Amino acid sequence: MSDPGHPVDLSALAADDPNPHAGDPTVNTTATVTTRTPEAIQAGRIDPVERPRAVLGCTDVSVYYGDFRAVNEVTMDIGVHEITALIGPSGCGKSTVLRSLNRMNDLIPGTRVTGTISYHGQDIYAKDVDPIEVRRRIGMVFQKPNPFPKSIYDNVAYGPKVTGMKTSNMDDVVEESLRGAALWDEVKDKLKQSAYGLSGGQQQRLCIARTIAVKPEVILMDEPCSALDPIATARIEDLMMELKKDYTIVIVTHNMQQAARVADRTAFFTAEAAEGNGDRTGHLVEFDLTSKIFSNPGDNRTEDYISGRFG
Ligand SMILES: Nc1ncnc2c1ncn2[C@@H]1O[C@H](COP(=O)(O)OP(=O)(O)OP(=O)(O)O)[C@@H](O)[C@H]1O
Repeated sequence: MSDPGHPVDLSALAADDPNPHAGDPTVNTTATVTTRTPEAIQAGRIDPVERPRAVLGCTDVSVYYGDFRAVNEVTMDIGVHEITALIGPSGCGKSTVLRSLNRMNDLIPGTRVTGTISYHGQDIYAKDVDPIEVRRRIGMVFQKPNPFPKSIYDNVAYGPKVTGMKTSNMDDVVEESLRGAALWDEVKDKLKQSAYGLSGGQQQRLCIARTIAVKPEVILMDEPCSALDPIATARIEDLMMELKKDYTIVIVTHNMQQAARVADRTAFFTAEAAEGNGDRTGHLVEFDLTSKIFSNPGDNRTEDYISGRFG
């Protein structure tokens, strides 16, 4: 748990410097294309040319709900200004992993994370890290659009207000965020109207505007299109491609075409019965460039899943 008396100053990590630890030999700043194991790195099986610069790194991350280990020893890195897709059959732990990346799991009683998740080399679960600051820098968009029962304007202004963001002109922040979410032209004449009057796709873009209003560096998206029709889905996918110029995105999706269309890298998870009690524990099977995962996966389980033979 955090100690609000001694929060680590995460703001010292400049958002426009994706990797302030680059060159620091004491900090692991490299990310990998395949699942990273010390053996693989030592054996040179990971091509350094293909390594992204990591903004988030997971090392041996397991997540428990009470005594149940939902996800076992995930090691992967999230490349800056990339879209990383987490795919796999239901229950393999995609959302669990996603929520652990910004400590959203803290809000579920009994959840425990072991291993290390680092943001710019800093352990986000360290005792003195403020989870609120973690969630400001690593924002989240949920499956179902969930605007507040407020006006369009107030939905976007809410985050900057409650986080005490210093801003000389809130109107500018609202406009910039709505433009960033490709929604401005559709709502500029009705900013004071209820967000509930928007279509589902517009509401989801409003939620994206609300997320970017507090100027995060990373956006986590948990099946952001599953409640939307194909046209609204296409708009969100176009928006993601725009957003990745300024943000790093991690998306959970059941839609493999979507992963293939938008993601630079894809992580395939599965859940297998653990020895002993038979609990199905999720784990990372393969993490690679999306083109490789979909054309020449390294593991039969990935191939079976993407070809529809399983899952
Ligand atoms: N709040 C919770 N409390 C207890 N167990 C949970 C909780 N949330 C998820 N689980 C369990 O953890 C495992 C992983 O669930 P999770 O939702 O992360 O998987 P997922 O791959 O995202 O699934 P889906 O694709 O169906 O959304 C499952 O066995 C699930 O039942």
